[in-house]
Order: sequence, then structure tokens, then C-alpha cells
Amino acid sequence: MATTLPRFLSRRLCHSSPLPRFSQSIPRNSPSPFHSSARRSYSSGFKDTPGRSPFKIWPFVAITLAGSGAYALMVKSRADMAPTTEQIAAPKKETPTFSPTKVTVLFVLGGPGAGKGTQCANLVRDYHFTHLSAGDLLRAEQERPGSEFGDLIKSYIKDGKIVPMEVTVQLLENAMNDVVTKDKDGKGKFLIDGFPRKMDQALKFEETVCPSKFVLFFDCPEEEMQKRLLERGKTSGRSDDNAESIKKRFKTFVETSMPVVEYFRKKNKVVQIVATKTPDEVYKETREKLEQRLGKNF
Ligand SMILES: Nc1ncnc2c1ncn2[C@@H]1O[C@H](COP(=O)(O)OP(=O)(O)O)[C@@H](O)[C@H]1O
Ligand SMILES: O=c1ccn([C@@H]2O[C@H](COP(=O)(O)OP(=O)(O)O)[C@@H](O)[C@H]2O)c(=O)[nH]1
Repeated sequence: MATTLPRFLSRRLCHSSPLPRFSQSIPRNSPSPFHSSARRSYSSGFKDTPGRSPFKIWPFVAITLAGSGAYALMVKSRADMAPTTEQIAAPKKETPTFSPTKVTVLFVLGGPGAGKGTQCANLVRDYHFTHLSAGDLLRAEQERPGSEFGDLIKSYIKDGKIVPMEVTVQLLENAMNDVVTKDKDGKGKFLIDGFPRKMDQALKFEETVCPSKFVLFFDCPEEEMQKRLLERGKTSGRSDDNAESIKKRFKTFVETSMPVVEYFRKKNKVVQIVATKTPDEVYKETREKLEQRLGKNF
């Protein structure tokens, strides 16, 4: 993954180039062989001076065809070079890395500032889950000296966009692996916080890492989340806890992450919690609903 992802990103950059290179290199106001002089030369040469060969347009036609052909080939070769999403990720696996008989995964979703992290801390204390926050893992990777994804992660987080799934899924799998390999029975109980935020992540994770048991969804209106995030921003030091980034994060949440919640809801895998009350009240409802779903001794 580490070596192929930049190729994928470079493809995106190539696509943003609006013009073939050879035409960009022609200064805008320089005389173009395809406009004034060429056309004049074609019409006068062909009609007005019989005997002069009309075929002197050929060099221009040849240049155009050669140029277009070369450009088409360049585009095609770049398209061929660019790996598909499946090629970028680790080789396709027949089965997920972890079996749900040994590894329990609960996804924890909710808008930015809904209180996911706060409630995860309570659940870790009382039920000995391992808490893996996708956002924390990405921020740690962003700060890791030598990470080739540092700048990429930084700009995605600031803009409230979802980092390409290959990075996040791999970080989560690595972190889960650390825990499971240290457990004498190869077991683990994970709260995966703030993930999956996009359908591709959800499908990829369940297919290649571990199927989830269900989703804890903390439901909170934007107004309340915004108030909390601005307050958190006073001390969090996070680049995205400011009004401008918050607006973008809300948009991403509604457009990209809510469809994930709806996907799991259709599968009857969403445990929804009202997140507007006090942290203690929210936790009370969380515990009750969790125990209803899993039994007391999970
Ligand atoms: N029920 C709540 N009522 C008021 N403030 C809360 C509540 N839950 C969390 N907070 C505060 O709101 C902010 C966002 O909570 P956090 O758990 O970090 O949210 P998330 O992980 O969903 O972004 C934090 O400063 C936290 O202390
Ligand atoms: O699977 C994920 C989870 C998080 N993020 C990025 O990390 C940011 C912060 O996420 P986190 O869960 O830490 O904070 P929240 O927005 O829930 O407060 C998001 O806005 C995204 O830019 C991401 O790209 N993929």
C-alpha cells in the first residue's frame, strides 16, 4: 500500500491538468498555425493560385494528428498505469484478518462533537474495550517522523474530508493486530470510534479486517455539536476545531457518513443513543442499550 498510494494520488493530479502539455506550451498570443495565417494560406493557396499545391496544409495536419495521437497515448498510458482501488489496497483476501468469533468490533458513529470519544472512555473503563479512534490514529500518523502520508492527512483533516480509506483501514488493522497478537487466546474487543465514515471504508473493513457486531450511533443536532466543538477548540489544539473546518465537517458528515449509518440501519445493526443530554445521562442510555444487545457479560 505504502508504495502504490502516491501513484493513485498522482493520477488525480494529472487529471486536474486542463490542457495537453504541447498546447500549454504555445503562448496565448503567438500566431497559431491553426487559426489566422494557416486558414488564410489554405483558402488563398487553394482557390486563388491555381498551380500552387493545396497540400501545403499537410504539415499542419500532420502536426495536429501527431500531437493529438501523442496526447491520446499519454492519457491512455496514464490511465493504464493508474491502479484501481483494489490494486492500491492490500491484495484481496478470501477472508477477513480477524474472525468475529474471537474479535468483537463495535463501530462508534455520530457527528463531529457528538460525544463519541467521551462515551468510549466510559465504556473502556467499565467493559475493558480497546478504544481505537480513527481520527487519533490519523493524527498520530500525521506526526510520525518520516510518514509519507503526513501532509496528505493534514490537509484532509483541515478540510473535513475523509482520508483515502487505504490509509485508515491499514492503521486500524495494525492497531488491532498489536492487541490481538498479545492476547494469549488471540481475542480482542474493540470500539472503533469515528469509523467508518464513508461507504467504501465500511465495505473494505468488513471484507478484509473484521465484520462488525453493530454500530453505536450518537445522535446530536448540529447546533449542539458546534457549541461543543468550539468549546473543545479552545484547548484541543486541533486544526479542525474552528468554525470554518467545522462547517466542512458537518457537510461531510451529512453527505458521506450518514449514508453509512443508514446502510447499517437497514441491516438492523444500529443502536441509536440520544446524545444531547448530560454525559452521565448519555452514558446511562448507552450502557442499557449495549447490555440489551450483548447481554451483561460481554
Ligand atoms: N453529553 C455532553 N454534553 C456536553 N458536552 C459534551 C457531552 N459529551 C461530550 N461533551 C464535550 O463535547 C466535546 C466533544 O466531545 P467528544 O467526546 O470529543 O466528541 P467526538 O469524539 O464525537 O468528537 C468535548 O469537549 C466533550 O467534553
Ligand atoms: O475514518 C476516518 C476518521 C477520521 N478522518 C478524519 O479525521 C477527522 C477528525 O475525526 P475525529 O473522529 O477525530 O473527530 P470528530 O470529527 O469526530 O470530532 C475527520 O474530520 C476526517 O478528516 C478520516 O479521514 N477518516
